[in-house]
Amino acid sequence: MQLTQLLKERRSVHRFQDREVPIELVTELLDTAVWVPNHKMTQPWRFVIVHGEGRKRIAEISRTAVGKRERDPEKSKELGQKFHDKFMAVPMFVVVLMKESPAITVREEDYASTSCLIHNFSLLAWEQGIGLVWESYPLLSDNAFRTALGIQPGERAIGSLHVGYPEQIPAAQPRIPAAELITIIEST
Ligand SMILES: Cc1cc2nc3c(=O)[nH]c(=O)nc-3n(C[C@H](O)[C@H](O)[C@H](O)COP(=O)(O)O)c2cc1C
Repeated sequence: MQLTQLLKERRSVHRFQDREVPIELVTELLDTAVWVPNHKMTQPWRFVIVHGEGRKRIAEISRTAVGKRERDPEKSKELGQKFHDKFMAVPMFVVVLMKESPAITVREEDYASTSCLIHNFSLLAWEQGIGLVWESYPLLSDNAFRTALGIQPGERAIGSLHVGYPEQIPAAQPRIPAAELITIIEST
């Protein structure tokens, strides 16, 4: 697939087929995705891949976290179950972690590089027929979630990528043409 087509046709995918994503392929794609520009070559990232039975860890934590939002015990149970099932329907989670530098400039630049890496991965996956959505839900900073995934102090979860073979590809959301956003300066 041409890069232009890949960029324009990639979509964030929320519904997946009940089909395993090969972990070797994901590892290979991540190994390519890390080839991003990275000021001072800090390479601050690492990845936690959760799949198979491992998903129960995230699903149970989400059940508890979401259940707390509802006062009514019956509604709380219902909502918790809904989120548990929603998480169990995701074939694979790739949680992208970034070591947070105490220096704000480094931290911002590292976030930029890590975002490039995530998009690289997203495009590489799309090329293989695999879809994902970059999720940034509050669960990422939940203590139970951090503990379950072995996230260390000083590490920030930048995104939880829900990965799988698409069941449904959402329609494109239109973009403002860049031509409308360009300021050209060509004289003194
Ligand atoms: C930093 C970041 C955080 C995001 N967090 C979420 C999220 O929490 N939940 C979600 O459904 N989509 C999330 N998205 C995906 C966007 O909603 C999605 O990219 C946007 O709607 C455009 O759709 P497209 O990716 O299909 O073009 C996030 C994207 C980025 C870049």
